[in-house]
Amino acid sequence: MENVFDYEDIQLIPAKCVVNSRSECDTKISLGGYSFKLPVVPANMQTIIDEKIAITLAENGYFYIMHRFQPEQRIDFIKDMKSRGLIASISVGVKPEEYEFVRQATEENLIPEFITIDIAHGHSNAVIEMIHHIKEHLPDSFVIAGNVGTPEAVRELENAGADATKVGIGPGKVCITKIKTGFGTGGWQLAALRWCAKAASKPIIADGGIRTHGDVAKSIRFGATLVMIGSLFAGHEDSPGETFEKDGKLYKEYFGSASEFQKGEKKNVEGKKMYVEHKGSLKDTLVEMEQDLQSAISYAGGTNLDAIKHVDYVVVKNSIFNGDRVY
Ligand SMILES: NC(=O)C1=CN([C@@H]2O[C@H](COP(=O)(O)OP(=O)(O)OC[C@H]3O[C@@H](n4cnc5c(N)ncnc54)[C@H](OP(=O)(O)O)[C@@H]3O)[C@@H](O)[C@H]2O)C=CC1
Ligand SMILES: Nc1nc2c(ncn2[C@@H]2O[C@H](COP(=O)(O)O)[C@@H](O)[C@H]2O)c(=O)[nH]1
Repeated sequence: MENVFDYEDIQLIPAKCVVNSRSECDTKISLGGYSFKLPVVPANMQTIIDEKIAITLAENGYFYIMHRFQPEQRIDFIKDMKSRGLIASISVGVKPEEYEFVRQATEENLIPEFITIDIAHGHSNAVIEMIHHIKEHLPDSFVIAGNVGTPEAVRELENAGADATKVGIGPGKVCITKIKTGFGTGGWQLAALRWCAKAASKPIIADGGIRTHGDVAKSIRFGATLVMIGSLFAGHEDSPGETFEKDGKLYKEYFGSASEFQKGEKKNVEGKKMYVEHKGSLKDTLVEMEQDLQSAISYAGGTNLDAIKHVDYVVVKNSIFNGDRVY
């Protein structure tokens, strides 16, 4: 394939500014008939989101996707969000008990506004059958399906009824799929996103590999409606991962959903655990992200995210950090 590149290989080219202040720039997106403050969603992983964070995000106008690793709590989670008048956005897998869960939600009239089908290799009949099952029983739920890494997969999941697809096989910080299997979009996630977005007729979520706030703007440029972020969100004081102290410094744990820490066994492990530096609150990072994105919109010469979609760019192979890898 030609033109293979990743986030750090790209710089977007500024266009003439049309605002007097960055505060005039609007970072909102719309998805599934709802409007959200930012084109960003924290990863549906156990060290990234819990019920408390989901409530805070929903109350403050941000999109969220709850993880699927406490299946016994999912019905109560939907009830709780509904009782607060908040959007319910949950994840499911594809195993037989997940079919039963969807039936139960239907019977109890607990209709999540968003359902994300979250498996490693989303271009599969297992996902297509789950899309059909959800659309049959919960036709009003907006279905996000993934993960995939090719245009064929995007088209097939969209044709099966997915309302959005999630792109990214292996670019994640705690991912070892690329090493253990040799497959994935790791190292060329941004080019894979572009490839997939050209085939898409519905929104695409770019998942994995976001290392800086500028990568959000780059994802928008190459076709994402929003981005899913894990590692950049893992170190907050309110992140669910355990806090750990070493040599007087605080860290938070961040582990993969396919790691042995998540699975409780060493079977088909495709994720690892790492420690990220402890930092302030998620709220502060989201505010900073909004400001950075407002600035990006101003550099794009517009007043909203659409402006970023059309800017020119250059490929500066591995050089945007000028040899400085610290960011
Ligand atoms: N975005 C990414 O790059 C990746 C993300 N992950 C994350 O890890 C978590 C666990 O994922 P996953 O293992 O799919 O979830 P599950 O363990 O729930 O597996 C889902 C089902 O798909 C089957 N399955 C899993 N991988 C494959 C494959 N490569 N080929 C055929 N069947 C497969 C499993 O069977 P069996 O286990 O028997 O094969 C199981 O029946 C998810 O949250 C996922 O998002 C994991 C890897 C890559
Ligand atoms: N290959 C694996 N990928 C994983 C695993 N757990 C999560 N993920 C993916 O990573 C992103 C987050 O990426 P980041 O670069 O922002 O940290 C997440 O949304 C999943 O798609 C795993 O165990 N293996």
